[in-house]
Amino acid sequence: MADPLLRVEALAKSFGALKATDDLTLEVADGEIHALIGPNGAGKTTLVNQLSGELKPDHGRVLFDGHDITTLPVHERPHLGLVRSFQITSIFPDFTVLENVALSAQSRTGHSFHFFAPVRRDRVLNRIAGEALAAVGMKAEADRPAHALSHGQQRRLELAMALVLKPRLLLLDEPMAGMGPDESAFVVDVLRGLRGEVTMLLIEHDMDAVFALADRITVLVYGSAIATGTPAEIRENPAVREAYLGEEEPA
Ligand SMILES: Nc1ncnc2c1ncn2[C@@H]1O[C@H](COP(=O)(O)OP(=O)(O)OP(=O)(O)O)[C@@H](O)[C@H]1O
Repeated sequence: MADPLLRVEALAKSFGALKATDDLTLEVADGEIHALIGPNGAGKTTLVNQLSGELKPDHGRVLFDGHDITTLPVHERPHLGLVRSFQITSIFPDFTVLENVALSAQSRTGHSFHFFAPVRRDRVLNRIAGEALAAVGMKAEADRPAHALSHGQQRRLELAMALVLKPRLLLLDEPMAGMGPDESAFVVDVLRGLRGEVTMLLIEHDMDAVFALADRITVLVYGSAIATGTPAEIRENPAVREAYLGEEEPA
């Protein structure tokens, strides 16, 4: 494999006696959609929290594009292209959908919210925001206040807010959670359309979505990776079947 975009090396994180991340090594190749699956409590979110910088590892390293970012502050990671989506807290509920995306686009340039008035009038930011909303099927909602959106629409708004940051690696923690089948299928299509353009690390419990999207899958159990491979390899892997997939075979 060429140099990976993301390399997690011997990462470890404990909560008391519980090893939530246990000597984990993982590589995400440039351009791939890499899914992370595993039973409840396997440590998926704990890993993403360490990649986004919200949680400090006890040991090990996180290398992004060859740079050691293990201790880099949260807010500096998006500037390198490492972006986490689906953080409801990042939405301003009283601002419109378009304004939220425009603000996110503006944050790329490093300006603060003191400049919000100009943002409303900034044609370039509004165009970029409008395109991102169209990409996630939310153009019709542009002028609605964010608080009026359904849960699924908020998640699509967050995806648009992440996309305008021009991520190189997008961390997606259960992007389809709380969505009905149609909306979920739509988001799968959106993510599939981004393949090759945006590298993704995807945590998702919807196995149909995972097997439809992923180029490679890593299976976490008790904080360790028990297997990494293509969907076909993972489907056939006896240890995976025993540990995780059980009777519920993906289509
Ligand atoms: N802040 C914390 N303090 C103590 N224990 C924690 C903390 N965060 C997570 N854990 C524990 O670490 C383990 C891994 O949790 P994590 O949320 O990362 O798993 P997960 O694979 O994302 O699970 P799920 O699929 O249910 O979301 C669990 O046993 C959880 O209870």
